[in-house]
Amino acid sequence: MKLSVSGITIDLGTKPAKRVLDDVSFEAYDREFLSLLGASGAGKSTLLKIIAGILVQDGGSIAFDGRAVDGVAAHKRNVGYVFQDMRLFPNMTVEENVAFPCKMRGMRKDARFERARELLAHVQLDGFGKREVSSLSGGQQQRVALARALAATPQVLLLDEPFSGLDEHLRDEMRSLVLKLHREFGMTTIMVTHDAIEAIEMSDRIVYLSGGRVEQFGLPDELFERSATSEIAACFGDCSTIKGVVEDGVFSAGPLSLSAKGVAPGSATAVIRQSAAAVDAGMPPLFPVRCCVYRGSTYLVRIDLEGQSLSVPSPSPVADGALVGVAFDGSGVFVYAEEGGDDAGR
Ligand SMILES: Nc1ncnc2c1ncn2[C@@H]1O[C@H](COP(=O)(O)OP(=O)(O)OP(=O)(O)O)[C@@H](O)[C@H]1O
Repeated sequence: MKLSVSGITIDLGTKPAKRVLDDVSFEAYDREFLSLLGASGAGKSTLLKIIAGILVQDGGSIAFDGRAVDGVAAHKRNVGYVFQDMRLFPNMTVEENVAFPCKMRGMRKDARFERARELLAHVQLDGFGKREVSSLSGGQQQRVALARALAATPQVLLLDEPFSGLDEHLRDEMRSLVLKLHREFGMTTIMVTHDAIEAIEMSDRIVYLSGGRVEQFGLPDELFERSATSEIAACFGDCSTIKGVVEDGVFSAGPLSLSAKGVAPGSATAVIRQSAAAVDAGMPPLFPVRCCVYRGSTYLVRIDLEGQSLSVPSPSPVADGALVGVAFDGSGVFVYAEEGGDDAGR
């Protein structure tokens, strides 16, 4: 199912109302796995609810396979939805929860329980059907929520931060399970996440939302290697964000100078990934060390850049207050003009 989101705009709240989504457009192709990535408050969940029909937009349109569904009620859109807080029915057994969407569609009792058992097997919960939901662990409840979302054979699956309550080990398991089900069931899947690594690991493409607008829409490697804004470059973690000035294609902040070819002169922001910098005895010792911490396989040196902090890995410990040299690898250094942010250079 091709999903088209065209010019979606919505204001929420009163006194004053706030523009939560502003002219959001993108398309997910049939069977694509697409992530909506962005910081808290960017508008991701709001957009997911509009796609599901739980919330009605003020402007723009949602279309499935080219047909607008704006007037179609949520339960008639053939969309599966996994909520962040799962929203399982506590008064029903596991299989009653999973069978519920089929009941809503008028499926016979024996057929819908048969379907529920099949789905529970798919999410590795064979034999759990008669249990109370409250007797299950968080990870098991998340799988019940997933099975329930799949019950009515949706063509579009919407996942709102589906792994947020799980520990890292369970999260990995659930990611694999979701990708397996996405492929097996042949759905178009849209997942909300604020975890950039999760998004690049799982998605065919990523929509990055900021302040209710699409800042970048592309392949995972495009967002990682050619981030359109400093916010996107920084969202992958393990980086330093440094304010400075660009003049004649060079970014400076105290002793730090970086190539900023193509970036407009004036105030600018540099994002330097830790993987692109290293303490190097062969470089001029320009940078004062604020502190050095042990990180297992490496040390992490925090450099004081006139009040700003630059974090750089080091193969060996360095004394606080010492001056060190640093080598930079341009592939992980991004410079953006202060306004707009689309003047990225390296
Ligand atoms: N019913 C509402 N009334 C007023 N403001 C709202 C309403 N729902 C959401 N908002 C505001 O809209 C903005 C976007 O909210 P939304 O939940 O879509 O963000 P999000 O990107 O999913 O964030 P998170 O990752 O924290 O869930 C937030 O500033 C939120 O406070």
